Amino acid sequence: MRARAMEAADRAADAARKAETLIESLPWLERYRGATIVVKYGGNAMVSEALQRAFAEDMVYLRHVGIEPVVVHGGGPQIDEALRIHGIESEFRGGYRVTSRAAMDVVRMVLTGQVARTLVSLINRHGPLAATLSGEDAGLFTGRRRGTVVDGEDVDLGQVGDVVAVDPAPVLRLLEAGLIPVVSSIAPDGDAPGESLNVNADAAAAALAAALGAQKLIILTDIEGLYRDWPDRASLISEITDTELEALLPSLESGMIPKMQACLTAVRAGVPKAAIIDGRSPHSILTEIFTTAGSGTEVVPASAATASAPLAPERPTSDKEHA
Ligand SMILES: Nc1ncnc2c1ncn2[C@@H]1O[C@H](COP(=O)(O)OP(=O)(O)O)[C@@H](O)[C@H]1O
Ligand SMILES: CC(=O)N[C@@H](CCC(=O)OP(=O)(O)O)C(=O)O
Repeated sequence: MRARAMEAADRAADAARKAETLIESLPWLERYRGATIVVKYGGNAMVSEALQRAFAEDMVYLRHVGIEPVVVHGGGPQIDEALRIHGIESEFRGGYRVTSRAAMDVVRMVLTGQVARTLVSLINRHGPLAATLSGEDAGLFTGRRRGTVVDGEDVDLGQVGDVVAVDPAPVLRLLEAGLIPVVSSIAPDGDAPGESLNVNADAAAAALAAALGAQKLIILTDIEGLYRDWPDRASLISEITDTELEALLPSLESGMIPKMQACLTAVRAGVPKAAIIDGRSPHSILTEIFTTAGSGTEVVPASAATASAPLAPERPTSDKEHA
């Protein structure tokens, strides 16, 4: 009898916790209803089918609560594997893949023909909701070749580019049709007709978020967020302003360079928040969007760091860095 009473009490406590979580999302639902959120899904966060399915569920969830998600996907590990199979060597310099013409064909094939298609079909298991778009389609992106500087030396990256112009019209047409656009980070070279450029997917997501006037950019990766003391990992930054981030950028390493540069670019272009979150935990996007504590590192404009939000509660500032 006593045991049964305890079971009932446990069930009631569990139901109360679930209701609390749901009601915690109310101010965030109010804030983001009708908003565009650009989600960059990194190749390292796609490592299992279960994670990919959870990601697809999150996109469908956002769509059904009245948010307009736009996916920009990566595929670094998937490109590595395809290049290995084709016997093409590839190396990263300053966080960017040195891309020969032969490698470019493989990059395009993997991103548009493999990764984008997989994501679209996972989302479409829930209904006819997603459609692919490459930066080469309908004038979406215009690219320009870029190099990089490593240890003070100029490095030629080959067919690697920046997005220098975005025509958001093809994305807006998909959104107006109620669809979830899944965008591949390839851009036509604006200076060399017929040439394609490999664009880092974080950078492509930032350029698109800015052009769409997105309310938020979320970047899913394979780490909890930005550590101030890499590689010791004692101090995970939960919130950082654009000015603080700009000062930190020169000390960052490898893949974090384009990622944090992308957050800075987006926030400086008017996107109110850009977050790096751990794509290895299923549904971390929902925790990031719909809870007050969030889940990774959030970049905000310095002017907004102290201002209070109109509808939703701010993240706790006392917990700015948690060990
Ligand atoms: N300060 C830092 N904080 C967190 N991760 C860092 C930092 N500096 C470098 N990294 C590395 O950057 C990686 C994320 O970049 P990357 O591998 O390019 O991700 P993705 O494939 O998601 O684009 C992390 O797994 C980590 O190894
Ligand atoms: C120029 C450059 O480095 N392009 C990236 C594009 C894919 C990408 O960014 O994928 P992740 O987000 O999974 O890293 C690459 O070739 O790997």
